[in-house]
Amino acid sequence: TGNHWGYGKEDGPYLWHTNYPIAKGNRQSPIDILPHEALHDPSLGPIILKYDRCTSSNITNNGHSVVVEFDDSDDRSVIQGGPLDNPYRLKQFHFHWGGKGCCGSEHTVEGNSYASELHLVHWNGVKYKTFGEASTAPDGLAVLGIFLEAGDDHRWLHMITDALYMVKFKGSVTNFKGFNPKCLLPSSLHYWTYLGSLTTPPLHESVAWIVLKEPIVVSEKQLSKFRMLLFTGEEEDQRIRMENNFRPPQPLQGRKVRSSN
Ligand SMILES: COc1ccc(C[C@H]2SC(=S)NC2=O)c(OC)c1
Ligand SMILES: [Zn+2]
Repeated sequence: TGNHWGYGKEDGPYLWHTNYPIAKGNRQSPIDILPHEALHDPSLGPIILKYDRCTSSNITNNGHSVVVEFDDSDDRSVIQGGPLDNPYRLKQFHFHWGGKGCCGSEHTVEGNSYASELHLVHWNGVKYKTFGEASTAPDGLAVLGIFLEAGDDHRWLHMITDALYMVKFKGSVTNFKGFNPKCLLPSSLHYWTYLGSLTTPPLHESVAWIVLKEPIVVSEKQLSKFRMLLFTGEEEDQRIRMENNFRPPQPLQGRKVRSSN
């Protein structure tokens, strides 16, 4: 009904353009990253993450992903530096993942997918008054993308996976205070950066993408806990497992990807 969209056969990424024509725009995300074609730009400074005073509020299943939301009423937790002209406020983070053993990330690297991808979404609180306003502006958002690859247990991810049973159904939300996402960062903050979009409807072309080169390692067991989430609500009789909630790579349309180094 209406602008309903999803990741299934009937409502998936190949159909989004019918309700969201910008899906065929010229700065859509994700993309396939070709490291050897990325331009090393020495003027690109390091990414600076100031998450120490961050205040997570809750964790929720919005029917598309699992989202940890933050209090973004001031500049207490921001990303800055790199390609960004000013600090961008952390609003939420969420994940995209695949089925068992296959694909799952949104960005790919030389055609290769990772098991999952974490998106930390930030907005330009200096230029815009609200997230909504920033989300439609060409310099409104900055999303930090972190790849998750399958391997050993991640020592801190359990803080999230242990809470997932509380938000199994679409529309569920539970308290999730005091979580600092800096524990989910890899050791290196080297990155690729390019101008793109939200990767779900409304697909606004408002995102400065910063994709870290180094993945974090999480276990198959931890990934499997994401797959016990449901796309469907408690009241629905169909129970559809939440997995493969990723958009495939989109045409580069002449864009340049820059590399921090
Ligand atoms: C207009 O508001 C929106 C819409 C969709 C998302 C989530 C999408 S955008 C992305 S990147 N990955 C995702 O799954 C937002 O993220 C804060 C904000
Ligand atoms: Zn995302």
